[in-house]
Amino acid sequence: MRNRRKQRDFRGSNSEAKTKMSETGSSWGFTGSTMTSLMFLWAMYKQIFPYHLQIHVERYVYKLMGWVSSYVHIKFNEYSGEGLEKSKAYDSIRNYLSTKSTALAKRLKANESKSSKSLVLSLDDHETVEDVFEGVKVKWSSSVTENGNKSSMNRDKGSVERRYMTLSFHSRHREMITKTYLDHVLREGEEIGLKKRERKLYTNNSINDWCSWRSGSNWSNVSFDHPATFETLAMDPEKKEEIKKDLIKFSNGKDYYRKVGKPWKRGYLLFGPPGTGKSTMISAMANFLGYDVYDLELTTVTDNSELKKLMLETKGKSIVVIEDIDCSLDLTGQRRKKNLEDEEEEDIEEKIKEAEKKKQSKVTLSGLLNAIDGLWSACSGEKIIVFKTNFVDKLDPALIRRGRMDNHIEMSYCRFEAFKVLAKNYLEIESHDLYGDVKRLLEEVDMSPADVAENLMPKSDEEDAEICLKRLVKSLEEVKEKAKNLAEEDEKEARKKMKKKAEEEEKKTLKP
Ligand SMILES: Nc1ncnc2c1ncn2[C@@H]1O[C@H](COP(=O)(O)OP(=O)(O)OP(=O)(O)O)[C@@H](O)[C@H]1O
Ligand SMILES: [Mg+2]
Repeated sequence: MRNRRKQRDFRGSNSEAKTKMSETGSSWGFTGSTMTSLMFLWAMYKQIFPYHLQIHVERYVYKLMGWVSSYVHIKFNEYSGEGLEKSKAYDSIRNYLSTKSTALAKRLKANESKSSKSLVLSLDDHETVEDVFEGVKVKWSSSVTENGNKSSMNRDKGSVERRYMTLSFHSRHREMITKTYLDHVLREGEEIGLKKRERKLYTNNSINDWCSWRSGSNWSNVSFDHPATFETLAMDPEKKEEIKKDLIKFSNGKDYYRKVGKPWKRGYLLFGPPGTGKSTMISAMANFLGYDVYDLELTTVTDNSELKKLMLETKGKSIVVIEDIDCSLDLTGQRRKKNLEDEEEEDIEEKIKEAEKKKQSKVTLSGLLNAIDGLWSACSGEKIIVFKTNFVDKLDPALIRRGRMDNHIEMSYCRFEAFKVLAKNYLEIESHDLYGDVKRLLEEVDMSPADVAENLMPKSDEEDAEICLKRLVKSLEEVKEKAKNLAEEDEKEARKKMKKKAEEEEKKTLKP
């Protein structure tokens, strides 16, 4: 046991020696055999001297080195403070260096990470890589020591490992490195980390849900792996390009939003009939920007303060989706009541059921407005808020005014341009003799992209593009016929009503 510990101590001190010697040695200009001898002496010293004496000796050695050397070293520990909290700066530096190391370092370490979608390559322990920034050369070394610091316990191995990165540079560049370069490294590293991370789809738990108790969070998540992209989204190409440009401008707009004094967030209102691609659009947006998605089910939120908590828990680089906002809550206030009085035909039973559902939640219109653009809604970085509805007219104008919902996007029935995208996705064709018929029919008939897609999807290996297109044409003709019959019936009904009204008026005038 003692032997094993001694062996581990030696390994630890030897590896530490390697790093420290290579850090200081290279900055002093030592090379080759001098370095090897120094490293040997250091390892011997580590073996012979008791640990508490080493600490004193090292303190004075470092002081001495500081007076003589013209190099500055900055150390970044993997764990910050005494706790087990991982340092964000260390992670950012590791991410930043992963791009440099893959190209330059000879020894890399491949890690499988739960929070990342692919293998993460990073600088191996006791390896060094150079970086050049604004013409200044700096050196990063990655080190690991094994000693008595319990804060970074590596539980799997049962050993105590302490990792850190050291940045070394000439003291004449101190100002630039500490002010500009480090800022650049941390920013870029964070950006790389966000891009590499596995994206999540979050849904809110009810406050009484056991999931909330267990995880201590009001959101539960699964990994987000929806395949929709703007390329596969069927809609008017010009509109699509506009949306893409808008999203790019938003995601690059950190400085702009700060300059104009606006929180870095943008509201989108997606409206249109069922099956026109609203959910698909949200997934495409999330994939395009690399954002997480928070799917907020308002009916399970008990009150405004719970809504506030949920919104506070959302992270940056995310899309918060509020689905079917027209059905979720009675957010239409007095204005709607007035309209209801005017409505002649009203399905009362349906309305009562809807009201019962809404009563379970006490979230109010002002609570929701506060959640979208209250003071605290600007926390935790860039965010897109999407309202999704089938009935835009039902919503209170205050909820969807510009500035709150900045971009209103109508997802409409499938027209020829959108059809061409679907045909390319589902049948891998760009033209066909039947395209003429499809074009004519889509101008006359309202069919959702979901229905068009269903007709285009081959149902067996024997079905080719022609069979699928014929099925679509047939289906469109049927819808056209149905619509024609409905219109005729409506016309008959209207004529009947008019005739009845005329007869009643005639009776009135005939009465003495
Ligand atoms: N514009 C579109 N482009 C590509 N596929 C679409 C489009 N619209 C619908 N689809 C297809 O139809 C399915 C249903 O669409 P989606 O769920 O996006 O509609 P929705 O507008 O959200 O409907 P709802 O209002 O009922 O929620 C999708 O899985 C997708 O395959
Ligand atoms: Mg949907």
